[in-house]
Amino acid sequence: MFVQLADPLAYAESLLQHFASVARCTRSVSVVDQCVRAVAQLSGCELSQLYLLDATHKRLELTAEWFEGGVQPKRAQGLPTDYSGQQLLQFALCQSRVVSIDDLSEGLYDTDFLPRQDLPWRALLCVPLLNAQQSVEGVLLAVTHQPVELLAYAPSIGVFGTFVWGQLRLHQQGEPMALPSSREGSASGLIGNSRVMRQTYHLINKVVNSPYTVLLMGETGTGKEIVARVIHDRSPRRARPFVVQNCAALPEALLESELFGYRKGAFTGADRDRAGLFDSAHGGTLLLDEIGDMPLALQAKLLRVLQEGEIRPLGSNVTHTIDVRIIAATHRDLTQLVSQGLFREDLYYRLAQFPITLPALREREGDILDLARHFADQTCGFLQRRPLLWSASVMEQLASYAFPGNVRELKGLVERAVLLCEGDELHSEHFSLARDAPLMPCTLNLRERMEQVERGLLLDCLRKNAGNQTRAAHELGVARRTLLYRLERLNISLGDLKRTGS
Ligand SMILES: Nc1ncnc2c1ncn2[C@@H]1O[C@H](COP(=O)(O)OP(=O)(O)OP(=O)(O)O)[C@@H](O)[C@H]1O
Repeated sequence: MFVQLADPLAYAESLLQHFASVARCTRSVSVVDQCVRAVAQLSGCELSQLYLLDATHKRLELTAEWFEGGVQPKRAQGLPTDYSGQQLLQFALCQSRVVSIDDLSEGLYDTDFLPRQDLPWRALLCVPLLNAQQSVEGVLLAVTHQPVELLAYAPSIGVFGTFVWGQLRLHQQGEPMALPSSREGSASGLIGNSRVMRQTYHLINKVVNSPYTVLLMGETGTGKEIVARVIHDRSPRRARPFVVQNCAALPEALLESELFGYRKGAFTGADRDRAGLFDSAHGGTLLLDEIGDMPLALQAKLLRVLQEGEIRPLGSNVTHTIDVRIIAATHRDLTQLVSQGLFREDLYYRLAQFPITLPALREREGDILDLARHFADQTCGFLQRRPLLWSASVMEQLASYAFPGNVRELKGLVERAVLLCEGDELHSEHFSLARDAPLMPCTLNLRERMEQVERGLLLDCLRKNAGNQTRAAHELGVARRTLLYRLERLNISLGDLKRTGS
């Protein structure tokens, strides 16, 4: 690891001291500051940067920077969302490979992410920051004005980065979650700084390090799934799987076999043992989405799992222990379902050990525009175009729109607007909120509208495959019986296929 360095012994001693300094840090902010200081000093570079991916792994944020002999205050602007313009960083992240460039002036490298200086930046080393499971969590950079070779530092900086990441996670377990700033989003991946969202962050902070079962409630599209991910990513279970199952998406028997798994011969077609999602999520978190749609018989089985921590796969006489944190989510009023006899009261109380209700977007004063800008920047990043400006009229229009479909609806509207916009500025005509309204009769709620979309999609796919359900299921990546179930649920017959196909 040190053989190619000029003075390996002195370097190893210095490296050890930096390990010890990071280990002595008592807060995560000191860990990242210490990290960039160490990388700059070890490599002899004037600049060192630490970029970390957020919980959604879509946004890369400048977390710490060492420059001009000291740790810099965090720059207001991080990288554009999805960092697609930054090929150097993207390559290191996506390929999990070290990038070492001895002379930046010899290529057409985009180095917008480096601070501007009169003296040009010449050599750069970019090392992926890996966690203990060797997955990429960010990148560490060392950059200098001298045209020198920095590659020899990569192995030791890589090991140091993994140690830093481990320390960071340890500290974050005991620290409150950073509240998202209104403009940039945050390492949590959640955008919004309204009072109601700050209350939500407070609740998330309280529950992340506990083993409590969480019940996420809120209208469709308010962010229940993304919050569940944040809870998992911030919990001590973060290194283990996060598994999601939508309880409304499958018929009862299929849902049961998905969750509990089965033994060979348990039913026709069970030609081998198969582990269920409780097993897949062992050590981690299982999100049971649309829990209000879980059939009553399965609710009883879930209650047993929660009480006893054991499951019995279909066709097996033997139970085994599982260690899974359950997060349940629903847009439905579970207490009402309980009173109608459609949801077990005992399960409700067991799930609602720690309830969190996500506010509707119309209740999040000030968040609409922050979210809109965030989604626009994200989309521009994906489309590899420059960030767009916002006209005052469209901002006014968005801020006063009710968004029955909440954040998901806003996201869809913004993504469409960015695609429609050919200039530099988004205007009302790109959103056509008013013109959309008659297309969405207010008698239909979002779920019904989404079912309309799904109906169209399934019909398209069936038509493309000349009505062949096996091929359509294959194309959609679902089992044939799942497709048949969805067709039945949406009341689609082959007659519909002919009618819409004409
Ligand atoms: N606070 C937020 N910041 C950034 N993105 C968000 C936020 N809330 C929601 N989103 C985005 O909005 C979309 C919908 O969110 P999500 O799927 O989590 O909603 P949901 O409440 O689970 O919806 P459903 O009830 O239909 O399952 C996703 O693309 C998600 O990433």
